[in-house]
Amino acid sequence: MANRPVQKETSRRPHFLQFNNLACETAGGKVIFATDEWFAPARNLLKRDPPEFIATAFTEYGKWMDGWETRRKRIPGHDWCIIQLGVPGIIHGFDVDTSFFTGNYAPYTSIQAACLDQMPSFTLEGDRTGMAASPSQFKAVEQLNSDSWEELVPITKLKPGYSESCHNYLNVTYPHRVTHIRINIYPDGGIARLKVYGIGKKDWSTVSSQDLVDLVALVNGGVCVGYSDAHFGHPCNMIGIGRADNMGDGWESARRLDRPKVLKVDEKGILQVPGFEWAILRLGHPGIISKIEVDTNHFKGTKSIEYLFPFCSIICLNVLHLKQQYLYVSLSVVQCGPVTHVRLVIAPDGGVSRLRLWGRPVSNNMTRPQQISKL
Ligand SMILES: NC(=O)NC(NC(N)=O)C(=O)[O-]
Repeated sequence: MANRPVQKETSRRPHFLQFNNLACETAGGKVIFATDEWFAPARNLLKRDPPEFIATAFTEYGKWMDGWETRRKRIPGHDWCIIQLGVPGIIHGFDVDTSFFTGNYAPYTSIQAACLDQMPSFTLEGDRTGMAASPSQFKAVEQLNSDSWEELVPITKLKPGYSESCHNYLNVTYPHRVTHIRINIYPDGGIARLKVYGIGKKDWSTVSSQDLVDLVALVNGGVCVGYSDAHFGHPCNMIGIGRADNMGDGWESARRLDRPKVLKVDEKGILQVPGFEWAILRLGHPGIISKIEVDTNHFKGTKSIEYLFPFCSIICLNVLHLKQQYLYVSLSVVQCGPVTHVRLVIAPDGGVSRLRLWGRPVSNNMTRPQQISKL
């Protein structure tokens, strides 16, 4: 049988990359155990920023590397570490990124997962360069029986971290909630970043229909399911935890080439623009939204105008002008039926740091689309 033609890297981007990184440090991900961290600590795996290489940087243990790197193993066994997800959920795929690890990359990996009832009490703190797990740490981790956790990825060959080929995308079909993963590397070596793409899964049975919750929050199972442009920042950043540290942690589109020199709003308050950018977000649970917060923190040179349309019904907010360079608005919403998705439109383009949809959850059978009146 003839070999299939090799696809270019760009056409091989898997669908799961649109989901949230449940293990990211900014989502609360933590490394709780690592067999060895001689050259570089395992916590680097969870950094939000892209990996760097500084040719002149060395530590007292060897070449400084921006990732997790263990020493060359001269004894039987392999290295592994355990990561506690910041947001427990359903995993759809991994990116094992070996950026800049070339002669020292981990040649094989496998990944296991578990849903633990109780969070382990131990964790790794501080810079652990030059360290290995102590006998007491091995003893504590033994209780988790992690070697028999469910295997999500069998032993798989990795590519070294030369430019574009550094992403090792691994698809997962596993419909159960996960709180912890164990990544094994065979026999040793380095990985720059581990991204765990998935959707948060909250236990909604503990939330009353009277509780006001941010229905689209990453921690509550919100997810971005489509967008028009994510040139500088992905829309999924808008549902992240807390306020953003900088512009990189928000949704930012490129400047539209058809953007008007002057924005005009007609007498009905409708914005007159040739084009706009949009993102569709699915709520973690269907609900009735009563308050919307749009936070444009850090987007100072990217003035934008926002208005929102729920996917199934229409909530028409007054067009909102950003007159200041910094904005944190709360918008009250016209009463409407339950919604499952929203579409955020920014016109003509620009950036939004956070989007919060405060509302009350409703049961799934109450979510037929409803037509509602405009504000
Ligand atoms: N130049 C290297 O990267 N050497 C070693 N790694 C580090 N980080 O020094 C190695 O070969 O394992």
